Amino acid sequence: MGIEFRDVGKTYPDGTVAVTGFSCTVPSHRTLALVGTSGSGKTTLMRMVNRMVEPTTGTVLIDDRDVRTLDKVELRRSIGYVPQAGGLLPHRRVVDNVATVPVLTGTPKRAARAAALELLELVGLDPALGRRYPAQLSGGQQQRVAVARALAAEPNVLLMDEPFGAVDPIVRRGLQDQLLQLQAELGKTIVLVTHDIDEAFRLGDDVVILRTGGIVAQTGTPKEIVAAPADDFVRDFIGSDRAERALRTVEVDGRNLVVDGDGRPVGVLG
Ligand SMILES: Nc1ncnc2c1ncn2[C@@H]1O[C@H](COP(=O)(O)OP(=O)(O)OP(=O)(O)O)[C@@H](O)[C@H]1O
Repeated sequence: MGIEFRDVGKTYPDGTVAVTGFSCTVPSHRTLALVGTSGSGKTTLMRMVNRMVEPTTGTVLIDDRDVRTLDKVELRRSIGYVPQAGGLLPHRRVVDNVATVPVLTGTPKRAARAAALELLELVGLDPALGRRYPAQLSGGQQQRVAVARALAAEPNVLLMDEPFGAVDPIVRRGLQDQLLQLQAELGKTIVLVTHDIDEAFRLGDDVVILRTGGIVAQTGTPKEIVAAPADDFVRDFIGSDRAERALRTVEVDGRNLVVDGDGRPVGVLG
């Protein structure tokens, strides 16, 4: 059960080879983070799951069913999708953005709106914000709305494409925490694309590091990858200084300060 990429490849019509012979399984209720440099085929791979991209070779299966045998529109509606930079509809109120898919699939408007307000709360927003338009929210709030919208159809599978890429590091951290909390509660099967290795290690149960051409440099849990980088590419990618970034404590004015390898303070102990 879960999502299986079985030897998939994608060559775009112009001849660009985005992915070659990629195989990987995402067990149900787990998060797979696809990470790599720009153009390494992350988005292409993720979009194969909801058939926004059709692979030129190989098969993608969800719960052992080949996605090609499933109706495209139904498949897309049944999978939560958080695009880069939210993708909210600017002329619809926040609540209606969240309720869009349930209304399309036949939920009465009132019920869909009521559920949407609950979802806003679930992602840490004041439901009163539901009356606003997306442009009247901060970037971080918009991303939370995008997550709420993706959850609205009660999908088992969530696809997230650089979901927190457009917000500043502190807001980003808050959104990551929220996602971890949500995931502990909801247990979705998640494929997340990011170019940020720290985000991949934080959110991914498993991480795939990709090179150009969608070639796997290494797959493993964050611990496995940090403990034994497969080669210099991975070592560089995860930050060859990671080991030296190990935290230590120093005493300043009687308080124990936690600093990283460069002596930058990262927090205070107890
Ligand atoms: N529709 C398309 N037609 C032709 N080439 C494409 C198309 N979409 C993507 N590509 C190419 O396929 C390769 C992989 O693209 P993809 O968007 O999957 O990479 P990515 O790792 O998600 O990159 P980024 O981090 O920049 O979003 C790139 O070389 C890209 O230019």
